[in-house]
Amino acid sequence: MDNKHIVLLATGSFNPPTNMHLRMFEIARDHLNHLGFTVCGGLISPTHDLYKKKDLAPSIHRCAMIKQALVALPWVKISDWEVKQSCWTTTRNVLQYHQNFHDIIISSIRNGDEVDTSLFPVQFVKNINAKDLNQNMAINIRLLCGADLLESFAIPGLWKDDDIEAIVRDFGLVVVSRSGSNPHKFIYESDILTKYMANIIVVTEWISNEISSTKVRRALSRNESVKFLISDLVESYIKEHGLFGTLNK
Ligand SMILES: Nc1ncnc2c1ncn2[C@@H]1O[C@H](COP(=O)(O)OP(=O)(O)OP(=O)(O)O)[C@@H](O)[C@H]1O
Ligand SMILES: O=C(O)c1ccc[n+]([C@@H]2O[C@H](COP(=O)([O-])O)[C@@H](O)[C@H]2O)c1
Repeated sequence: MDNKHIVLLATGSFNPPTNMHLRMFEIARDHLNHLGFTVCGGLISPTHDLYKKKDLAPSIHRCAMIKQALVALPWVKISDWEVKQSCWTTTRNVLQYHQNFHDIIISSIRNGDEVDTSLFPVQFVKNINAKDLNQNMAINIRLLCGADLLESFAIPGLWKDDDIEAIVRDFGLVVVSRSGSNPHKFIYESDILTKYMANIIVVTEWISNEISSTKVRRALSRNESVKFLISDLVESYIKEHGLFGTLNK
């Protein structure tokens, strides 16, 4: 199977989505294109409301904010599958669900079945032609993350070793460096990650910055400007719904 066609999937709280989340997709796609991959699209899968994280806004708002943010990044779409589950789901399961979904779409197209194109991840139709489908083309869902998420693999009790292994072995990672992180060193120090090093692509963010949702929430609650940190549409949504302590400010 050819695994050159990639859909990047990012999971996290997106509480709220920042411009850095969008940039993460852009620089990853750029880097992968240079390596000879075809990035067919991107997906954001916000984490479930039951994921234990301080000040997590309800997923109905996080999904709405992500949709507003993605107006500026039309090749990426939101997937609300994860938030619609009855409880929190592991990232391994999220990746597997989306991989299965794409496998079904590909085989339907190959069989000439009628397929609802509105379900397609993004640029799918544009980037895939019939010739590819006649060969052994496959879509490979890869986990896109910042280096802090990679480094969270080492937090005792947070991730199951089996899941980490399945994520790197069956899907692969695209890791964007983040201020204060050293993904290469982290990979070197982990036996599992070193074993599957070929499936991990590190993208260096040379224009590193400290933007995080935590800092954006803090600024909002203090009535400080968040312009150029999040999109104007996201900011309007937050203020309209009084999220993150903006009520009556
Ligand atoms: N500035 C950044 N540089 C690189 N990756 C980032 C950056 N901000 C977020 N990411 C990545 O985006 C994904 C989703 O991030 P998440 O929603 O946890 O944002 P966050 O800013 O880290 O949030 P919080 O501050 O609430 O913990 C994660 O993989 C995270 O590593
Ligand atoms: O699959 C796991 O075992 C697992 C363990 C810890 C965290 N995660 C996921 O990693 C993401 C972390 O998001 P955040 O905002 O806390 O950086 C979130 O989507 C979680 O569902 C997943």
